[in-house]
Amino acid sequence: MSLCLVQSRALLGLDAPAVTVEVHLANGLPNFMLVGLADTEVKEARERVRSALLNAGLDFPHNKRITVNLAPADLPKDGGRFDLPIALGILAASGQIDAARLAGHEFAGELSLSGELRPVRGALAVALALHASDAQAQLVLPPGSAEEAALVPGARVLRARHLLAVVRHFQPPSDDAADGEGCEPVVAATPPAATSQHPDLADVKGQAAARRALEIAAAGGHSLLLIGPPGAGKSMLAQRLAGLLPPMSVSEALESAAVASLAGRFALEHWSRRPTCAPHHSASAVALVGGGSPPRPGEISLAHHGVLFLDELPEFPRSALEALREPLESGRITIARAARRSEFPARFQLVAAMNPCPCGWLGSARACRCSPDVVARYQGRLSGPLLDRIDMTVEVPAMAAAELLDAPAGETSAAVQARCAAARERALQRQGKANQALHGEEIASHVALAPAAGEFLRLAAQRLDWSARATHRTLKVARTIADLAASASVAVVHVAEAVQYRRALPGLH
Ligand SMILES: Nc1ncnc2c1ncn2[C@@H]1O[C@H](COP(=O)(O)OP(=O)(O)OP(=O)(O)O)[C@@H](O)[C@H]1O
Repeated sequence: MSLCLVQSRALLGLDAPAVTVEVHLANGLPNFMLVGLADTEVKEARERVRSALLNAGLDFPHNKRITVNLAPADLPKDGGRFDLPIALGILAASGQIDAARLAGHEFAGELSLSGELRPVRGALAVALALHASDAQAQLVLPPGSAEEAALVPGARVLRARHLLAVVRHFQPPSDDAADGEGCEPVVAATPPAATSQHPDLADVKGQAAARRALEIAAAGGHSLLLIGPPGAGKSMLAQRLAGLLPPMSVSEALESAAVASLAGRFALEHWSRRPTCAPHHSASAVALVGGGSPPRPGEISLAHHGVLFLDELPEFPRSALEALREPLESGRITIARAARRSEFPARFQLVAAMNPCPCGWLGSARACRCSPDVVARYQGRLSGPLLDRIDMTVEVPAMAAAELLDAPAGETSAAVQARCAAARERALQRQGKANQALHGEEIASHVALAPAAGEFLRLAAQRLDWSARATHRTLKVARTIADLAASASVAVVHVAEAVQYRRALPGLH
């Protein structure tokens, strides 16, 4: 047969659309052509495939005109993932393997010049897409990628270390099976039990107000800004938020792992552990929200179902902070390119920390050296719309040495997490989602505001000149406080505490 079709998949955001690798061998001037919107890395597949076939002792059809088409042609394709399907297409079209036996399989893998198979990024996204499409195909993947893909329930995965292993697997039944290793089925890996590797809240002494805010944020999924002088323990608190969040469901763990796999950062020991991403403030907007060509996920997507910690918030480039506005509302980020739009999930919980002024001591016992102008300019780096999207702001005061040394160890993360999980469960029972995710009408129907509490909130919103968003966000925080207190309705005391968390930055009253 001189025409052969092999199935594979491209990556488009977290999606993995099907790609058919069509290989045609014809008589004519010897040539090896690759068409179908392939980028440079894919075009280099020609050289890798040629060398891999020859070094593996297989025949490369030198005297043929080889045309490889990656269909659909308008789908951008990147990376070395098509090396294996192209090589198999050539082998099948030249009769060295049984083309009919390739049906029902999908392939991805980069070839080394000796024919070894190297892992490809996004194997989990491929397995998830296959699972979602209800296709029954078996995946043939290199080591590393195969174990990732096998995490998807019901995935049928074969692991191949070398091109020859795949060739042995698909040789015509009549041929004498050559000796050596073939493809090995990968049994669905049992991921290690999610052990909490997060630092414990017991290490944080004192700071009762900030600990309480952290607990509310964890229970309801609210975004939190910690403000305080240097060394007050803001980073310590932020690093402990992920350890207070409820355990991940299987679908959350799969989504989070799939994004990490797209960025080539997945490791089995991170399975089902809520990620904390803490990009440095010198990070660009692209590093933070994703982008590039082909588009890759940024830190906000790598923090999907976990925590995004932005320390020294005002030091981040304005463009990077403004780019957070859309995902903070929608939980997704769309990266538009001329050819295609890629969408990545980004349902992260934001925790940010900042000093109140450049010297850091405004409002604390030590004298602040900053003029009002300098303070205003520093705090002005955070735009109103961004601050409006932060649900809770809490001050973390400096601790006196005596207080720090004498304070007993704080409550453990496990104890606080149990309360957060119970409150989250109440919200899920009531409305099927965390309080932070409530929108529009849902807020009115699920918050169950007592009449006096409604009056209190109206007054506070009017006096403090809040936007509609700020009022709604305060209501959602009040709902979480009521959930933590196991109260069916939201009372004045819950609203009053929530109002406390929506105050202006210090020094700008
Ligand atoms: N409440 C606390 N309990 C125990 N240790 C603390 C506490 N606060 C601060 N520390 C100690 O101080 C160190 C610095 O804390 P951390 O880095 O969290 O401060 P920070 O507020 O983030 O400072 P910066 O604004 O400079 O980033 C910690 O590593 C810890 O040793």
